[in-house]
Amino acid sequence: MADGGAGQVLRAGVGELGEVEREQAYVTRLYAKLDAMRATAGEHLAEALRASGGTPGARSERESVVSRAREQVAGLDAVEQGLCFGRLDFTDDTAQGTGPERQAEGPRYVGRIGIFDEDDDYEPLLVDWRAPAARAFYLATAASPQGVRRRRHITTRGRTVVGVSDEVLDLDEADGAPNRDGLTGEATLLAALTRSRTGRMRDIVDTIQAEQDRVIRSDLAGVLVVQGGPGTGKTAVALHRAAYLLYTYREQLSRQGVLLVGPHATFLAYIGHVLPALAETGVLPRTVGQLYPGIDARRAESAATGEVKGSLAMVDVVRAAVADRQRVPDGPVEVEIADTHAGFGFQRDTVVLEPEVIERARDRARRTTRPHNLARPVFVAEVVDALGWQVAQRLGADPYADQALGGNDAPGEGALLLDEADVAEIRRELATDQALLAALDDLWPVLTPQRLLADLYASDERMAAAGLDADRIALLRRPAGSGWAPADVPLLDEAAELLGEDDSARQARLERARRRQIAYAQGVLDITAGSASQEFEDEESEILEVGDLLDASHLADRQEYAEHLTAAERAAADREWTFGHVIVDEAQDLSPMAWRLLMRRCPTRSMTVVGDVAQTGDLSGTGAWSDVFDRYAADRWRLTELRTSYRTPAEILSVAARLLTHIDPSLAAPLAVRETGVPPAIVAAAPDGLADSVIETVRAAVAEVGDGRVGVIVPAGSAGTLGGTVAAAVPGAAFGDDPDLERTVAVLTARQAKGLEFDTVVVVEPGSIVAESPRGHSDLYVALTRTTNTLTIVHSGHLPVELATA
Ligand SMILES: Nc1ncnc2c1ncn2[C@@H]1O[C@H](COP(=O)(O)OP(=O)(O)OP(=O)(O)O)[C@@H](O)[C@H]1O
Repeated sequence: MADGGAGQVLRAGVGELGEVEREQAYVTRLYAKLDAMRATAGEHLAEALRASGGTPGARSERESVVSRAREQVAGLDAVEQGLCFGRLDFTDDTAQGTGPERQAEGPRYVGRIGIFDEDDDYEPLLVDWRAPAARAFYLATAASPQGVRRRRHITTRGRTVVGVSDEVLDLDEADGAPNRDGLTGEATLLAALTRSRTGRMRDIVDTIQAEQDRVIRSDLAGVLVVQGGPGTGKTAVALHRAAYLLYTYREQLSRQGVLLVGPHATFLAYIGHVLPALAETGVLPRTVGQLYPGIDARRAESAATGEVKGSLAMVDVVRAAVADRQRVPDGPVEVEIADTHAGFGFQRDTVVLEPEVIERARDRARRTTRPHNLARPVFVAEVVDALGWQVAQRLGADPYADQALGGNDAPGEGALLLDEADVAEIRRELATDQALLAALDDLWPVLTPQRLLADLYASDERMAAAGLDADRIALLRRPAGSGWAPADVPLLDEAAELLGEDDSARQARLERARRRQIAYAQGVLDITAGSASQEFEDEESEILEVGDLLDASHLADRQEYAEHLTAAERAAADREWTFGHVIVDEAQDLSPMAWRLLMRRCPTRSMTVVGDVAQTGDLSGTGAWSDVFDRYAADRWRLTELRTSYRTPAEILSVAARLLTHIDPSLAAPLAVRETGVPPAIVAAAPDGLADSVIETVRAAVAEVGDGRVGVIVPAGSAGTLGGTVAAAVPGAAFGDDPDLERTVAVLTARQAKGLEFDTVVVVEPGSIVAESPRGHSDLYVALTRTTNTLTIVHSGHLPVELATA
């Protein structure tokens, strides 16, 4: 392990036992407090669960008490590992008070949560890492010590202190050179960076670096864009920022929720443990393909198709596709209406939908500017109104209207024998006539976004009517029912905005759900009644049963309240939910249409966006952040950069930097925090020997990696075959759409590997990775930078020139 310059590394060896023991005593005290807090929280939860429902107000109160208690119990469980990881000792200058009673501030311990001593005036025993009082732990340097004399990292295993590592920031006391590269807690940091990977990302709460801390604690308002090369900690920072914001703006954000958008499901699984370990649950993780409730869009499609779907031109296409479903027939349409109008004597009759009538009704409905489905009743009412007259005139025309019948009657008067009420009745009947409604459905159907889009893709004619040219039609064409690709989701969302939800359908759904709940509750009552009668068969039951106390509808109410949902959970089911904050990772790959969707979900524009424009793989992704944010956040976005790569060793980054020059010469390569002395290895396989070389290389990597992880990154075109080959030779190797990263070996494409990391990486046929896509150099750049340690390149085909001299 590297020594941290001015920092001394103390381990539980003979000489240092005293320090470790002293810290152990303190840490033991903290865990005792944690246990007590857990017990209290557990009692609160049990008490809240026991409380009965009462009035709706009381139930709602109980619901939130239960949910708070549950969260508290989960939060306290989550901080078990690494509860306390740091300590700050201050110089005498920071002593408190004046005069003789002036007291030097005692050590301040930093950890995952705040713990107070209620027996001692709520003195802080442990400061939450997110509290302002903990900030010096991350920011203090020898040049700017902020009153800190010594920073100590405390390493624990379970509840046992296994080591302490000190940095002395007071230069008068320090006996060595200042810490190199301005790293904070360098020894602990390097230990974390060189630890074997597990297939799951870990939190970095004990080793956050100063440049990262500034990002994490940046203001909530506006869009913060963090540009950074591979391994600079963007994902780590984004997750810790989520935890920081939820802590600092708890009230606001727990109500509105925080959305976290990641590139793919494997990535979300990879980072899935970080926030829970930071005791935060209020974040909704989603891929773009999961942003439309009820759909998990994963269908693979060509890059070119994704590019078409991702472009903003689709806004007009979707709008035109909706307008195209509001049809005016070319000529009159006859509709045979049913025989429900017996009262008026027209058992079977035909009405005629005249194009002019339909056009007028359509224009009226459009002028309401309501979404399509909500404007439909206006359209129907207009048509029915016109048809009402049509029918009334035919039914009630006075056959003698042209003759004077004597008395007051004059020719031409009273042409209609039916009065207003009769006409209204005719309209009412027409409005429920199934044949007529079916005909109107054809002209102005109630549409779901799914149906609109599926119908559009399935018909060249519709696509042409929506303004698409032949090339784009060829890329989008597919039969209905083929499933959804991630790029469809922003289009479905766009369509949903234009179509609107027919509220009557929603109400009917809610009513159905409510009936189901009551039926379920009735089932529960029946079962309890059944089991009660068996249990107490012989007793003349004087015992009150659930059913005596509650009827099904009340039980359903309680059920509803008991199923309390967090903001994140409610948001997951609600397409129109707007979040308090949105975090986007690997943001460079989002299309303009995806950004449009996200902006709708975040009207306040409180966002954290992390990514690297050099890693953009999707054709509709972004090459410059201003292209996205000038449009949506004008003067409310700010750009910051992370420059240090914590993941990838210098030897590998220097090779990757050659690709970066090709991708965008204006981008600076990140600076590696460490060297391994091992440059990338290149294995040239015989033209027909690629698979054998890959197997051999992977086996060697497995033998070397110990309990770490090996990533094999292959061209997308041969992912299936190479994945199968490797899995056959190395049993348990993961491959396919959703590989399990906890396996020792995972075979992935460069796109799948985005955001991930492995102890050892084998990149296969880099020339093909480059050739597969117009953004192939970026894909290869991603592939090369996934390793925390060693890299081997295996090829039988052409080697890209940037690697030829590696
Ligand atoms: N301050 C830190 N302390 C310990 N580990 C760190 C720190 N910063 C980053 N790391 C580690 O470095 C690795 C890379 O971090 P991360 O995945 O967040 O980088 P990234 O910028 O998102 O990379 P990429 O662009 O390649 O997706 C992770 O293992 C992360 O835990």
